[in-house]
Amino acid sequence: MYSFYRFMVLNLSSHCKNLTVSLRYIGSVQKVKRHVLRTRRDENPVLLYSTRATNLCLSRSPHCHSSTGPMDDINRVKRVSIEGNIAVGKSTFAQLLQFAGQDWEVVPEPVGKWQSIESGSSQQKVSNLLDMMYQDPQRWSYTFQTNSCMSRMRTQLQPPPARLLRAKGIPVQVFERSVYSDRYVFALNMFELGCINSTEWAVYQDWHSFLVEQFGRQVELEGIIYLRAPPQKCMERLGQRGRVEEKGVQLDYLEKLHTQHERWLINKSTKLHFERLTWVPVLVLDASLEFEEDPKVRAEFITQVKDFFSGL
Ligand SMILES: Nc1ncnc2c1ncn2[C@@H]1O[C@H](COP(=O)(O)OP(=O)(O)OP(=O)(O)O)[C@@H](O)[C@H]1O
Ligand SMILES: Nc1nc(=O)c2ncn([C@H]3C[C@H](O)[C@@H](CO)O3)c2[nH]1
Repeated sequence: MYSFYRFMVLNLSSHCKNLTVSLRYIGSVQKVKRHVLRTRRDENPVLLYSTRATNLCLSRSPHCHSSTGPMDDINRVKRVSIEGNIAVGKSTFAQLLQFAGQDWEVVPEPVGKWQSIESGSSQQKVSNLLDMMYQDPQRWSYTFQTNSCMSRMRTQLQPPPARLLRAKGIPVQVFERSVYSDRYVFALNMFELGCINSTEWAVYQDWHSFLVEQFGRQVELEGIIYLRAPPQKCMERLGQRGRVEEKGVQLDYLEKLHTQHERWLINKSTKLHFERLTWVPVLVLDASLEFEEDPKVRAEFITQVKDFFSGL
């Protein structure tokens, strides 16, 4: 987590017209300078992007007034998250979207990273934090939430690929879950279950708010797709999938997570701390429908998603 606190923001006037480029870099000043020089020499907006991919990011700066250029391309890209209970079918649905829309890019949940925590120096696998969290939630939930949220931050800060910048239609980056479900579904649930104590919860909320506010527009969402299904249906699919770490997951846990999703996205009774999140439009889809086998259901879902995206 600490590297997040070391981020710095540089504003510099690029030699491209009026463009003001805001660079955020997580790391050392020397590295920032090197990247800045490379960026300043480069006239090509797409190359600016690929530079951002190596931790340097071109933000959606409010100071940018250029009428045509890379900032307009970035600002055109909508960001949407898919939310829903464990095994409701988010990855399956995300794949469907990836095939359906050339202008859409799906960014998967970084579950592999949680299953394989790497040593900072040698990059060798140290542990499986997902498994540790399920085995001993009291001990590992706070650690898990710091890791899951940090990896989601990185995911949400990922630049859209160049293909999306050239899109003729509405380009959309679709994230599997978000820093918001991390807090308002999972971490909150762990706190209410007593697996995160009140000190840990206070600390989590403090750094979560700080980071979300600091990254500002870069981690905002324009829309949310909520895949909704009864917890019993998720339980069946969870069993079908057979992920080893989840073998001890009980229906009771999925019911609690279902309630958290409902409070946040349907009843709107969860207390949120980010003004804009309160107003983000939510598309609710009935995920109990077996769309994998039914082309009609798939087509209906895609139509609804297209309509939703065009209204964002
Ligand atoms: N609409 C559906 N109809 C029938 N089976 C489905 C449907 N969606 C997903 N499944 C099946 O349910 C299982 C879980 O799906 P998936 O891995 O997509 O869930 P997920 O929501 O991404 O899970 P997680 O919360 O762990 O990330 C898979 O075996 C998948 O094939
Ligand atoms: N405790 C906890 N906090 C999270 O933020 C979180 N996000 C996902 N998960 C679990 C659900 C699936 O088993 C698996 C893949 O989604 O990881 C989480 N568990």
